Amino acid sequence: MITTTGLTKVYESRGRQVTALDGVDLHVREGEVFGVIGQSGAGKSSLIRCVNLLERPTSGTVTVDGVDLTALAGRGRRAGKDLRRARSSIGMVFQHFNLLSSRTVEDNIELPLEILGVSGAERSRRALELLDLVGLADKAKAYPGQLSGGQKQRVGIARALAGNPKVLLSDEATSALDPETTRSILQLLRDLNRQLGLTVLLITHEMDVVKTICDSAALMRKGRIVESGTVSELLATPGSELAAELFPVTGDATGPDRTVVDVTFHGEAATQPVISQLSRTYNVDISILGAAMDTVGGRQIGRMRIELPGRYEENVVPVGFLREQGLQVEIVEADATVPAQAAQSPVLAKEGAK
Ligand SMILES: Nc1ncnc2c1ncn2[C@@H]1O[C@H](COP(=O)(O)OP(=O)(O)OP(=O)(O)O)[C@@H](O)[C@H]1O
Repeated sequence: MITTTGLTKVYESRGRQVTALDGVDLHVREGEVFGVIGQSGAGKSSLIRCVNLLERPTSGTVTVDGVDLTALAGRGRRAGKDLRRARSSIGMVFQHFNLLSSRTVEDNIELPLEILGVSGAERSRRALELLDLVGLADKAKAYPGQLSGGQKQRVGIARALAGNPKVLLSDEATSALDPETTRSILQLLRDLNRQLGLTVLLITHEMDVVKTICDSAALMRKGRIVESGTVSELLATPGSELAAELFPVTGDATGPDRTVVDVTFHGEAATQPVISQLSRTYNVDISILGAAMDTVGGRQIGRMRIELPGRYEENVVPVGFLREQGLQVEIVEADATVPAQAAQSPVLAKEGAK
């Protein structure tokens, strides 16, 4: 639904060049919630603003729903019209809501429809329908100043949906909200994603946002995407920074001659009693050193760091059993005498290369 290739943005600032985006290749599938996370200055805002051409990329292409927006932006006056039309299939939600304080809630939502030339009666019908969708049917005649932060963001979301977009871009939509309101706005975005089949691209600096609603995520650093994939793919990637931050597990071996293993559960495997089966089948005592279980996008997912007695070579069979159950298994610490090749199993290497 959204593809960027080699997207680059260089700002000129007081005679100095700042590279905010440095060749970003992004792929957002239709119907998914995709989160881009990164620290301040990583280039997240530049990315989202380039995706709807609010900011003109220095080079590279942006395609949304099959339309190359960068090509439209490049051609004369007619291009402006085509770009505006293409943009109406992209809604945008802002951190500080960007509502007009002198207009009622209903009139704020009608604004993009006015620009599109929709008739008064149709605008009003659509605005009231959207207010109902975001749970604010009784606030049509209120002014933004009379609303809470969460309600203002609901209006911002309704306005973003006015043109019936296929894509919603969210620029830190919950950063100005308290935790409870954040949860309700994220839930609303999730519901809209499911009900309307809306593709959502959001940027955030909060891992909790990614954990709560994202199907896929990318980590940005210094204008580049350094990791990207579905949450399951990330969890299955050994050494993934995003996976480690989504599901941090720690814990040291309790003594020498121990095998420490990080086990990642997702999908069906998450509900199977694999640890007790392992213990019973191989008659081994298993210690749990650390664990993080959670629900991501409605699916149970988690990580556990366990310890088995004995060196890695004595545990090849039980570790193989875990893999056979469909679990992602990573050897954290094998006895120093075990060659690296043995500790890094071929299965893991293969899975890592996917
Ligand atoms: N209009 C501009 N002119 C010059 N430099 C800019 C401009 N906008 C952004 N930058 C620079 O580009 C880099 C990336 O900024 P950007 O706002 O995209 O990052 P960000 O990840 O969204 O950060 P934040 O979370 O703080 O908003 C930064 O070094 C920033 O100073």
